[in-house]
Amino acid sequence: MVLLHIPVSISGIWYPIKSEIVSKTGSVGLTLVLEPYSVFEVKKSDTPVIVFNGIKIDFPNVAVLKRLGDLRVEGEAKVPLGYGYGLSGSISLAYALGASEIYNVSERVALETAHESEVLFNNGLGDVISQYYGGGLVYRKRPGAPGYGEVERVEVEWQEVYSKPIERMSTKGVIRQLDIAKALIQEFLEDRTLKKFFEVSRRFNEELGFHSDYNDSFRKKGLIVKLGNPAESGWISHVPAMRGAYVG
Ligand SMILES: Nc1ncnc2c1ncn2[C@@H]1O[C@H](COP(=O)(O)OP(=O)(O)OP(=O)(O)O)[C@@H](O)[C@H]1O
Ligand SMILES: CC(C)(CO)[C@@H](O)C(=O)[O-]
Repeated sequence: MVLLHIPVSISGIWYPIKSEIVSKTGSVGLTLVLEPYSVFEVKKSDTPVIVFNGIKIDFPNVAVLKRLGDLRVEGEAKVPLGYGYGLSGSISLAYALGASEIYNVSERVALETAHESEVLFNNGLGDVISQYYGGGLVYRKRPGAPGYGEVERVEVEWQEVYSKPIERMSTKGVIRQLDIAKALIQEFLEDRTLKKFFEVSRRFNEELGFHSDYNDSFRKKGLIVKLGNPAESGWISHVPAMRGAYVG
């Protein structure tokens, strides 16, 4: 059995970039890579099985991941699947890193396969690479799988970050190429603070049609992310995940 820890990934801004090569397809953007880590147990199996928070799920990415060998992946997360925490990326990464340990698949091939499974099923473009490297707030400057894409950690003075899941939604609907994304990323790069990240992410997500009523916050797909302590209870507290996905 292999044990893995994988951080959550919440993008604030993304700009999808397509290539004929799936490993080079992805997005550039700004992403929060945060604790709590999800914990996965991976073991050999006769057929691929994914169990998430105690429930066996139908996970489409398995059609691609099974190339790496048949595995049973059991994950426990403190946040729900399908809201925008990048958990499909986490499951795919757990499968891939597990296959690398258990079946000796090269890590590079495993990581590419995890990313490809996300791209081909419209479940993510930048989560696998963000979760693999970790780093709190990251600027994804070149799209693609680890090995193709490029990630830069942005050092910011950290303040409290909270999130609240609102509703489950498909990722496909938020995979849109808006030119304003590139201008907003540039605006952030000229003023690299957490406050500015929240401001540009709010403007980007409003362009996509997602609004948040809270101060210093934005809505990413089915969840709200907020800077600073919320007035009421029921929010999840996050700290930066400085370590990327790891075995153990
Ligand atoms: N009970 C379930 N709840 C949510 N998703 C489920 C469930 N069972 C299977 N799935 C599948 O899991 C995948 C979830 O991927 P999705 O990209 O929506 O989630 P996420 O990674 O948490 O969010 P995001 O990619 O926006 O950050 C989808 O392919 C969905 O069909
Ligand atoms: C598409 C996406 C916003 C889904 O979480 C993410 O994968 C990203 O930033 O490319």
